[in-house]
Amino acid sequence: MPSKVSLTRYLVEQQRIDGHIPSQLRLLLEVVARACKSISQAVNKGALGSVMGSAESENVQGEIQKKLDIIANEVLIEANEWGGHLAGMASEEMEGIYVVPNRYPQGEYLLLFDPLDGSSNIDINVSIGTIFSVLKMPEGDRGVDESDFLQAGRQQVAAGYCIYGPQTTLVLTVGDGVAMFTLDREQGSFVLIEENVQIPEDTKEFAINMSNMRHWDEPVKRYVDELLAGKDGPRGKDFNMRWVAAMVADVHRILCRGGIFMYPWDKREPEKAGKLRLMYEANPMSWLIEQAGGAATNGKQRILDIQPGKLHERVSVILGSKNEVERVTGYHLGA
Ligand SMILES: O=P(O)(O)OC[C@H]1O[C@](O)(COP(=O)(O)O)[C@@H](O)[C@@H]1O
Ligand SMILES: [Mg+2]
Ligand SMILES: [Mg+2]
Repeated sequence: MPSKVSLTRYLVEQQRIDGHIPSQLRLLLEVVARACKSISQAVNKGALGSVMGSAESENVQGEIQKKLDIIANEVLIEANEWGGHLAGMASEEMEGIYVVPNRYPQGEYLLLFDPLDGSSNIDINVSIGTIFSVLKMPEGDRGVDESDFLQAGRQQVAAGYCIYGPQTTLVLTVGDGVAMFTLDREQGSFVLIEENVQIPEDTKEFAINMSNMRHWDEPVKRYVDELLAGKDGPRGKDFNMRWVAAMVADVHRILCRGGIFMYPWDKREPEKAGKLRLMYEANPMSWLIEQAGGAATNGKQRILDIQPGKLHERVSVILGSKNEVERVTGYHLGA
């Protein structure tokens, strides 16, 4: 490809070469990218744009919403309801699904998103992002309802995220590898910076919130204890730790240089499967990671094979460099 390839050009090329990106899906992804550009602008303004701090409201998960959570949600809904050719949307910030009113162009896709991931980083000027997943309406279905969204992650037709960090970078898969695009603010478009992203199978870097150690289950404790023992322990090498507290940033680092990320089930709220949400956090990230040669499980099974029972379902997440993910999963399965 020529040196400066925009997202639009990349998608058109993919459509021509592989024929597997239908025009409606291409347009939908461009609308999501445009919405991310607006969110990026709001993020960049920070205190100058009155976007910092908490709103006086809670979302469906019982979490206090930040102003930017709400702004990002509205930007994504508004952009996609008239331009996205969608049947419906679902978001971390909305209890029920959003059915696209029929005065707007209708389509066969469903869009799910975490509008602002890493909310606790907003006010301290650290990386945050938007995570999204695209599904297709089940065949022959008339009228969208919540059950249409309850599809396993392996049925996604596109997935990605946009990270708002030192650069704004959109990372995307349509099932044919992972591509990264950085926002060129002068040109106003996302420009391809890497194609066929691959994660090394081995790593010396792990990401987990260590303050929860006393609440972990035995297999996770065993695995992390072995990492901490370094070159004198059973692994025979030293490991380094990173935790940005925004899944989007921790996963981005792993896609850039490998590593393992874990937010496992723990004993604080044993009835909850985990902290992270399956449909708009774990599924899109797991597909990206698999597409880059990594692996993603909940400790016992592949995340993309989990049949969701509800929209805001939570899940235990272990993802990243293949050999490490297989090792922790093996510990859960009694290896
Ligand atoms: O506060 P903790 O326990 O470190 O949790 C951090 C995790 O929570 C999250 O911020 C949850 O995402 P939201 O900000 O969208 O609620 C993840 O991105 C991150 O991995
Ligand atoms: Mg999140
Ligand atoms: Mg969020």
